[in-house]
Amino acid sequence: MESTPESFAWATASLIPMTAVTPVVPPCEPTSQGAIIAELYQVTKSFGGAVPCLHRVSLQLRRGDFYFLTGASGSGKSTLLKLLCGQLQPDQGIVRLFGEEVNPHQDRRMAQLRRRLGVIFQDFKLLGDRSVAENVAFALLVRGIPKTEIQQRVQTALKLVGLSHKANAKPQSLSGGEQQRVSIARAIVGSPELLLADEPTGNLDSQTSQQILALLHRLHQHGLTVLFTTHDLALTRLVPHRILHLHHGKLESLTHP
Ligand SMILES: Nc1ncnc2c1ncn2[C@@H]1O[C@H](COP(=O)(O)OP(=O)(O)OP(=O)(O)O)[C@@H](O)[C@H]1O
Repeated sequence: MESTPESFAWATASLIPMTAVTPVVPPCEPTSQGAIIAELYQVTKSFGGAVPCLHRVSLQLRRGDFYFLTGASGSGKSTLLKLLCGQLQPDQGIVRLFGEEVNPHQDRRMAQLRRRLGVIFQDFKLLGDRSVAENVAFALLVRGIPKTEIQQRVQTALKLVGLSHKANAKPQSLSGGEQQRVSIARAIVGSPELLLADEPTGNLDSQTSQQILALLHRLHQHGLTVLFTTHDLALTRLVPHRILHLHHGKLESLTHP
């Protein structure tokens, strides 16, 4: 059953200010005791090289938490996210999402699980021939949600990212930061339980990156669980969240310096 926009606290949050975040003082907040909603257990993934991309990686994401996933370019951050959303299958180990084992070969089951996810990408992946509102509405249209509900959800999502006034614009007329905010609206419009953000600031300047981080941090404060990958350690110092660090195929947990 589809949830209504009102079913998630963050979906009714007041308008999020598009300001840069102020650096915080360590230490990290303790992680919540929320239920585990995503899990890797002893996962190994290799692409045929001498060293596996991921080697016996175990990880648990709890509902309501915000996680940074850091690591150098090529350390396997995107691979880990693709395993979580079933785009890739592990060579060994188990991936679970919302308590169910992820199996990329089970198309219908995976489609249902993916509806509970929001995903944003470094390169936005917006449809250039559609308006901002149509881009945000797209995933809901293919689910067969009634038009009036789609309109309401799109309006709410665009308001949350501060882009109501750009609803009829085409993506190419927007700045990089605005395009990323459209892709965030698209990711949250279906009221996901977990947001996977794959280098969402990788193509943005420092100030715009901070604005995007501030936006995702605010969504988290209103209840959204977020996994945010970045190779920019400076960003992780701005908000006090747990850092998971990939190094030589292994996962390490870091604290703020
Ligand atoms: N489909 C694939 N086929 C072969 N090799 C792959 C494939 N996908 C990823 N790799 C390799 O796995 C390693 C990890 O890639 P991945 O994209 O996960 O890294 P990343 O940490 O996200 O990097 P970046 O920060 O540059 O995006 C890289 O060496 C990459 O070349």
